[in-house]
Amino acid sequence: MVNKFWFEAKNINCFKNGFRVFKDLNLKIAYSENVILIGPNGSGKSSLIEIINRNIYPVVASESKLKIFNKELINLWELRNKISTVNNDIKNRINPNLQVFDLILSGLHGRYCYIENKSERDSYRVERIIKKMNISNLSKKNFSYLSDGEKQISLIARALIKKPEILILDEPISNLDYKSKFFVIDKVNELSKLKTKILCVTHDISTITKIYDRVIMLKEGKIIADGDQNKVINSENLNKLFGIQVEVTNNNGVWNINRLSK
Ligand SMILES: Nc1ncnc2c1ncn2[C@@H]1O[C@H](COP(=O)(O)OP(=O)(O)OP(=O)(O)O)[C@@H](O)[C@H]1O
Repeated sequence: MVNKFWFEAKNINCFKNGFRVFKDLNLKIAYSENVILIGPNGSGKSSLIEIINRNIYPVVASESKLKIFNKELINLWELRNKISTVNNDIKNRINPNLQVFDLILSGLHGRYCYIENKSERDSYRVERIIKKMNISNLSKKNFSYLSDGEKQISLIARALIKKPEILILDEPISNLDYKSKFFVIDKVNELSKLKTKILCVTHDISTITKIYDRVIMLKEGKIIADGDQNKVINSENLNKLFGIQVEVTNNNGVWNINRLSK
């Protein structure tokens, strides 16, 4: 039988410097779903990405199991080809004079710098992703000239150039002004046309759009709600998640949170 899940964690426990980040975490993510993982600061979102990317490992125990792409031990090269992660630290690693075209191309080589002697095939692949994402206007611009939203989209294009199975977006709209935020949200929504599935990690409810099939709420390393966004997103769950009294509304597919009282 074909395995439906690319990520399977059964009763995993994970520590960072003696601090227990996850206690008996159970989570499966299917190849067919775009998923949002939402939680407050310190809930374990980044740690889960680190587990997926094999930067940290859960405790080995007979009753626990971790499989990524159906493998308990996955070759890192294979993993890096199947999963691309975009986080906010990457921006600081890029040569400000690198043009967006070359930045995207560097993703084919797992680098963040100008690639000498690029092949015609590589350039063709870059042109295709630029066209698909409708960002030809950015192609010749230096990375440092871009708005933060445009930087984010260029990094997403770079992450997609190798056609990964999974794209992990770590806080894609944090620190963006409204215009940039909506620019990024709209572009990410367009990615639902691609074969690549998205796992997006956020603490901002407005990141959740209709392309996401499943919302997972994480608090203090535990999943407190998991399911379809219309079932899971409600004032009760958000009160629990963020520990504040809020009212949640949805206007034409855009989720909003209003604080009720101190
Ligand atoms: N290196 C570390 N040593 C000890 N504890 C850590 C370490 N890194 C993270 N933690 C703790 O693990 C918990 C989960 O942290 P993590 O960074 O995964 O949360 P997060 O949801 O990504 O938070 P944020 O939204 O602020 O980035 C937090 O309580 C944090 O204090």
